[in-house]
Amino acid sequence: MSESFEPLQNDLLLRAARGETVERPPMWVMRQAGRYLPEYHIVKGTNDFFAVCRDPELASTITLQPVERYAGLLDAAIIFCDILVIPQALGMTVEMIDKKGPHFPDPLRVPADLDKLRTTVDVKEQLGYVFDAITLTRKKLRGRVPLLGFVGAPWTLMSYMIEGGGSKMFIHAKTWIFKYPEESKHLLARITDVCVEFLAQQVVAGAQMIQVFESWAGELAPRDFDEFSLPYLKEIAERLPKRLRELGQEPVPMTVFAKGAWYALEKLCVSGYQVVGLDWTHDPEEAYKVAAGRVTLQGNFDPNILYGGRKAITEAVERTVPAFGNGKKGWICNLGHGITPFVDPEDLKHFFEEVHRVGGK
Ligand SMILES: Cc1c2[nH]c(c1CCC(=O)O)Cc1[nH]c(c(CCC(=O)O)c1C)Cc1[nH]c(c(CCC(=O)O)c1C)Cc1[nH]c(c(C)c1CCC(=O)O)C2
Repeated sequence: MSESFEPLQNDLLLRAARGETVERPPMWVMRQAGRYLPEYHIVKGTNDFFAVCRDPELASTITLQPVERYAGLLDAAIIFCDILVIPQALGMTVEMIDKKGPHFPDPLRVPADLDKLRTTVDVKEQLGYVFDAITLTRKKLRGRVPLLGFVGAPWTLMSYMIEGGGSKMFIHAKTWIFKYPEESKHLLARITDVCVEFLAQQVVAGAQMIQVFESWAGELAPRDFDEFSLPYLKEIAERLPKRLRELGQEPVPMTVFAKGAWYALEKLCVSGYQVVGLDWTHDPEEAYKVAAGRVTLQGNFDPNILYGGRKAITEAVERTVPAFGNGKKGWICNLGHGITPFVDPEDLKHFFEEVHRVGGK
């Protein structure tokens, strides 16, 4: 399939992910295709969020929006989709409610609810629209920048499936891990299987690198992270390259982003991923020391720096780039979490320009 794609003109991201020395740091931003862009609202219109994800033409158009707006500044595209398509593939109903976020009308509340899930998931059948969107996006990109695929990590997905949406207290998900640890692990294992196949098929469709989002790692105590998150993150890193070889594909660089798991940085550095994403609670210099060249780090500007005005953005860039080895090795520039809806796209442009100025051409 990949022979039908044009050659990559900008492989900075892939080289940095492999730990090579680069002329300047590659950069992209989590949630770069989204609500802060006026052109996103124009294309999305009144369409349902998941209907847009399921429409390869719309999803690819939105994926390309930041690449086009920030041409020459942005070094990656990330496919427009959502982590919650896996619970859908497992048979759950997920709605995206405007200005509120995801909602599961029928969450898993007790282990007997596991019977509501599909026992076998035909990933190609259930999530084929994602693969079509990826292939179409690769064509439309014409090699300008690499395309990232992604997946939600098992603990984060399990939490959504049990809580039924976003949560502040995690009462239900925590009830599961503490009261029903074995059933929790059974669910995590089932989600992991789907994650591996979903990522593999994304690569077959044209994704050139992948990221695993463990957005709710920070809700777990370190020992619970070791039991309910890390083993499944590691399993994905171990199984994906094997599955890709089975499918006749070369392995691609893999990023793990375990938000809030600052306590686990050392363990994440040896978890099988080439890139470890950092949220903004890490000190860049300390993290760079811990990584010690074993992995490339990604991050970690506070997304809210983009509300601080041009001067604050410049100062943050001037402070951060030197802390990550001057951006020449072992660093992918990104925010420490997704960009938020009220950012002025021109302020993000200033951020990118400053990283170019400080990080070198
Ligand atoms: C936890 C999570 C979700 N989705 C995702 C995560 C992991 C990253 C993180 O920790 O933020 C991942 C995600 N969601 C979206 C992408 C697309 C690619 C990108 O530009 O990064 C990616 C990578 C689009 C989206 N996913 C969503 C939107 C907004 C939809 C809209 O209202 O138009 C977009 C552009 C909706 C969504 N999806 C989710 C929530 C909580 C929400 C609502 C609140 C919010 O937007 O922050 C679940």
